[in-house]
Amino acid sequence: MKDIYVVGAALIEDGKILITKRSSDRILGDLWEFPGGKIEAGEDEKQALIRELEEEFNDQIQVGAKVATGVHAYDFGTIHLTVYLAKLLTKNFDLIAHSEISWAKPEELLTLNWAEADIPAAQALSQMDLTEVKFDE
Ligand SMILES: Nc1nc2c([nH]c(=O)n2[C@H]2C[C@H](O)[C@@H](COP(=O)(O)OP(=O)(O)OP(=O)(O)O)O2)c(=O)[nH]1
Repeated sequence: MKDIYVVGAALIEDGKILITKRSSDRILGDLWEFPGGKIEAGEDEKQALIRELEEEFNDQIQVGAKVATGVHAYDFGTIHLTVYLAKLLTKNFDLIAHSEISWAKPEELLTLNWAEADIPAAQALSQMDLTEVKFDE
């Protein structure tokens, strides 16, 4: 089975996390996820995340600490998703791959219908004190 390496951003602001719903017509349509995408050849995880947020939102981000990695096998391949804390430096939100975005409180995360590989990160984030999250300037 094909291994697919994916990065996602847990964008934090005012103690909330930005979550995105995949458009209905895509693989895993209508599930909640973290914005991001597949790592391309020659990229490291953080470079891939910065590129994906430019492509998906037309936004710039600052990447922080790793939250968790989740692995889930689908018939189209095995997704290895690593999620990082991140901060938005711009807010264009030009949605091209998502039908909806929302800011969720940590305690709301586990009530959502996530893509399977996202659950370890959603669990870790639901326990975090997001007011303590710091990014280097
Ligand atoms: N972006 C993102 N993808 C996730 C998450 N969880 C998860 O299982 N995935 C899966 C869905 C996709 O199969 C893959 C990411 O691919 P992608 O979003 O870059 O692109 P895609 O396969 O929908 O389509 P394409 O642009 O390659 O044609 O990882 C997540 O939290 N964020």
